[in-house]
Amino acid sequence: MPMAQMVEKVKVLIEALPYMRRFEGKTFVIKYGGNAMVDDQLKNAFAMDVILMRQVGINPVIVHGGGPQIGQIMTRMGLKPHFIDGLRVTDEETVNVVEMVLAGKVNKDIVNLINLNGGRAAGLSGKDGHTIQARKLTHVRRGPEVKVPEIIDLGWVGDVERIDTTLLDRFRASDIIPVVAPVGVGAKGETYNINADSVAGHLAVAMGAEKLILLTDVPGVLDTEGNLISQTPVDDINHLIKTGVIRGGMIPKTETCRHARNNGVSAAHIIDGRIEHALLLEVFTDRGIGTVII
Ligand SMILES: Nc1ncnc2c1ncn2[C@@H]1O[C@H](COP(=O)(O)OP(=O)(O)O)[C@@H](O)[C@H]1O
Ligand SMILES: CC(=O)N[C@@H](CCC(=O)OP(=O)(O)O)C(=O)O
Repeated sequence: MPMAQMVEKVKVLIEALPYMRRFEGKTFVIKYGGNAMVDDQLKNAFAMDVILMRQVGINPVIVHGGGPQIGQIMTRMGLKPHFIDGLRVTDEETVNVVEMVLAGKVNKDIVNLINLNGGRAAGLSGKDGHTIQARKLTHVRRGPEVKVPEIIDLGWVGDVERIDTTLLDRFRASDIIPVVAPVGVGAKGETYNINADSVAGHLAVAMGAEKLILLTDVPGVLDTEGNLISQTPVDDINHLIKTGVIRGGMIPKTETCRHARNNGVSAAHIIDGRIEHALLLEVFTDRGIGTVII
C-alpha cells in the first residue's frame, strides 16, 4: 500500500479519537431495520460497527424491526397485512405471528450475526425481564384527509407504558450486546405489537442514552427539494411536519426523536442504512452522513 494511502487511514483513526473519548461509557440505542437488515454485506458491516462501538466502551442497545419479514409469513399463511398510518392492524392471529417472527427468527438471526462477527449478543423481547410494559395504543387518525380526529381500533398494537431496565442494566455491566424485539407485555400478560422506532425511543429515554440512532432507507430528513437536512433543532420538527416537509413514515420517526430529545437524550440521528458502515460514519466522523436532531 502506498505511504499516502496509509497516512489517510491513520487520519481516519485520529479523527475518531475525540468521539471515542467522549462516548466512552455512554449508551446508544440503535433501531436496526430496512435494507441494512437484509443485504449480506450491509448486515456484516452493521455487526462490525456495533462490535467496534462495544470495544471502545460504548454500550450499544439494538432494537430491531421486521415488518417485511412479518408480511412474508402472513402472506404464506393466507393472511393479508393491513396498515393504518404506518401501524399494522393486529388481530389475535396476527399478534401471534408478530411475536413468533420478531422474538423468534428475526431476533436470533441478528444475535447470530453479531456473534459470528466476533461480538457477544443476547436477544430478548419485552416479555423478558418485564422489560417493555405496554398498554393498548389509542390511535387518533391524522393527516390532511382527516376532517374530524377519529380514534381507530388497531387491535393488539401497544404503546409503551413503562420500561424496566433491570435486565438491560445487567447487560450494560457486561460485554454482552442486547438485541431487543419490539414486543410488549400488558398488565395481564397479554402480548402487544409495538412499532420498533417507538420502542427504541422509549428505551433511549429510560436508559439515559446519549444517542438514539434510527437506521432507515432514505438519506435522512429531506427538505422539499430533496436535499438532506444535516442538522435541525428539535423545536423545528413541529414546523417541518405542519408545513408538509416531513410526511408519512417520517412523521412517527421524527416524533420519536423529539420525544427522546425532550427527555434527556442528547442527540437523535436518522441515517441511511443502505450505506455501508453508516453507524461509524455518523458517530465517529466530523461531518456525519444523516440528519441529527439536536
Ligand atoms: N421529509 C422527508 N424526508 C425523508 N423521508 C420522508 C420525508 N417525508 C416523508 N418521508 C418518507 O418517509 C419514509 C421513511 O419512513 P418509513 O418508510 O416508515 O421508514 P422505515 O421503513 O425505515 O421505518 C421515506 O421512505 C419517505 O418516503
Ligand atoms: C404496530 C406495528 O406496526 N408494529 C410493527 C413492528 C415491527 C416494525 O416496526 O418493523 P419495521 O421497523 O421494519 O417497520 C409491525 O408489525 O410491522
